[in-house]
Amino acid sequence: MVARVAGVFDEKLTEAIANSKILVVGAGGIGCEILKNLVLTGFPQIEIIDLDTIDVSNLNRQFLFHKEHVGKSKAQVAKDSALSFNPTVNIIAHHDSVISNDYGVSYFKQFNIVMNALDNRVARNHVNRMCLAANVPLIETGTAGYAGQVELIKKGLTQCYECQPKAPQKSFPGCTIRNTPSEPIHCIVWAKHLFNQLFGEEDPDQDVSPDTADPEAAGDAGASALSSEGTAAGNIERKSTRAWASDTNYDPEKLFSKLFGDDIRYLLSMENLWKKRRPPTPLTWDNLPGKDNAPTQHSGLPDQRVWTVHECAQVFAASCKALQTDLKSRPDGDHLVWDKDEKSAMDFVTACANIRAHIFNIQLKSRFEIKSMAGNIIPAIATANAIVAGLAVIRAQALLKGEIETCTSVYLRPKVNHRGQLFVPEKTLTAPNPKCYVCAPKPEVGLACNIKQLTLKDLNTAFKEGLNMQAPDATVEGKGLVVLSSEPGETDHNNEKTLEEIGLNDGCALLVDDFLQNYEVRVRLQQEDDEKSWRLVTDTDTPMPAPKEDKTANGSNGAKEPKPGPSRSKEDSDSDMEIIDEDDDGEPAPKPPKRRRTEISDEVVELC
Ligand SMILES: Nc1ncnc2c1ncn2[C@@H]1O[C@H](COP(=O)(O)OP(=O)(O)OP(=O)(O)O)[C@@H](O)[C@H]1O
Ligand SMILES: [Zn+2]
Repeated sequence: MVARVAGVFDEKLTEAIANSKILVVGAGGIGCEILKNLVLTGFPQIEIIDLDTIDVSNLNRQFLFHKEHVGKSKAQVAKDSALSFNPTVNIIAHHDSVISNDYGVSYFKQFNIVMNALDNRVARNHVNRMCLAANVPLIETGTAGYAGQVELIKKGLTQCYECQPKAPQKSFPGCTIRNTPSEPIHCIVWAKHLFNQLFGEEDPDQDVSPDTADPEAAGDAGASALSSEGTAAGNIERKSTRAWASDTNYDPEKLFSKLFGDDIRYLLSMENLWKKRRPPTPLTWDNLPGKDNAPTQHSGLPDQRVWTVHECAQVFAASCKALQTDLKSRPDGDHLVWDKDEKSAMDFVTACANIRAHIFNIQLKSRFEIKSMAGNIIPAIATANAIVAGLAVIRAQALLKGEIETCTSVYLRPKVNHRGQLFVPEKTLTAPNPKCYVCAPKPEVGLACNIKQLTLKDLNTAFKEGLNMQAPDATVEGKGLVVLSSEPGETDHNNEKTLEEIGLNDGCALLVDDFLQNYEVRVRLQQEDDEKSWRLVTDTDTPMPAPKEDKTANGSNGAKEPKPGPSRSKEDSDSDMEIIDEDDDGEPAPKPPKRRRTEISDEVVELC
């Protein structure tokens, strides 16, 4: 079945393929396609890594997996299925995270090419650094809906994955979410926060109650409410939503009355908010719109029908109970994690988002639409994955033939451009950014913070979340003094001390390295009295806000800034992919917001 037929490829390529060893990172939508292509093209030695197991939702596009494989290791099943096309290939499967210590620089060095088929920035950043350290070419791939891209990353020759600052996640001011939603997404974000408040990991930044600190509510508006219930922070002092819900035994009717009745009436008391807006309408459990209506006829799938408010309330009640039971079945202190593929979790968010949307006169959405927005999902398109995987393997072949200069980035456009192109290749390789704090010969970055307030623990977070390090160690440049150690216990006693207290000051340079990533960067501290947290400052770009969270699959993740010039890619929303600009306008990316905002989701739209 293998296409290793004499005469298909020239002798040089046939030989290069026969002697090659390839690492595929990720066995999802693109990874499965890449593996299939490699095997059918006669690549003899392949390793594949994936940390995940197969989910039912993967089966519509990850064709190496079938129903009977659900729950099994993606890497292992991908290997077994691919071997059925060509049993002579030597495939090694790792059911593991590529970020594990087991895959160090020497591991990466054994491959001729690494091919990324990931869905999150953290892992992409990590593989980028490993390939730079090992000096192995990396073919980076991604899709978002009908768009996609394939990009070569080669130390010293091309841009690395981190050469350009990443666009921030789409975010909204907290007061829009809590007080004045105007779009369905605002209600969906609120509903996800509510899920966390009631059943998930409680996060004070995800408060769902009215925000009396909203600058717009200032003045006389809501004065009575503020004086009677406000705190110094401006928020209403109440029992935590979780504690209150628990006291009511998660009684759906009581929860409903508070969230969709009392809280809305409270918002109405903040009159300033409604001077130029249509005010919300509180709901009562016994008198819900749609109660007496027969469900509307709908020809599509059940998930595509928009529920009435009454139906939403029924689903709200049922999902509250189911989630409460789930929570109760867990050890004390444990919490649920929101997952779009968990029925009750998704039902809860759909119902709450729609009830709130009705209250604020916002269009209601189907469960299907809300799932896509709440999961920050751009639907994965099997054909886009297949095209990108095909292009990636073509690039791999060119690399093996020594034609590296032809391996320019290629963009798959969602529709043909005015030149009639669906695939838009770059004309030349894009040179590295000499100021890149990852791949520059002497990487350097600024860290703006208030040295009098930032603690050593915060600094560690800045290195991990801002610089994407796994296990940072830091010394003071020139003095060799260890400030932060990745060895447990070595510097932990200083965790709560401020940088000033441990002797660091404005302009001080730290050498920060991550042994695991073989990566070292010089970090200059910049005193900023007003900085509440920290942010990275590079020589070439606007300051990057501290990411709040950069998570998992499809999530928080790593889109790149659009590059100048026509037909360049544009950052996607919640995940992490570079998306082709629809109209070739090469517009500059929006500046990252300065104020603290609410992330759309913990799952940034990543190129998958
Ligand atoms: N650190 C990592 N190490 C190894 N594999 C990873 C790592 N991070 C992500 N992956 C894998 O990368 C793959 C990306 O594939 P894809 O984008 O199709 O996502 P998916 O999880 O299969 O689908 P979906 O997110 O739509 O449910 C996933 O199989 C995921 O498990
Ligand atoms: Zn770089």
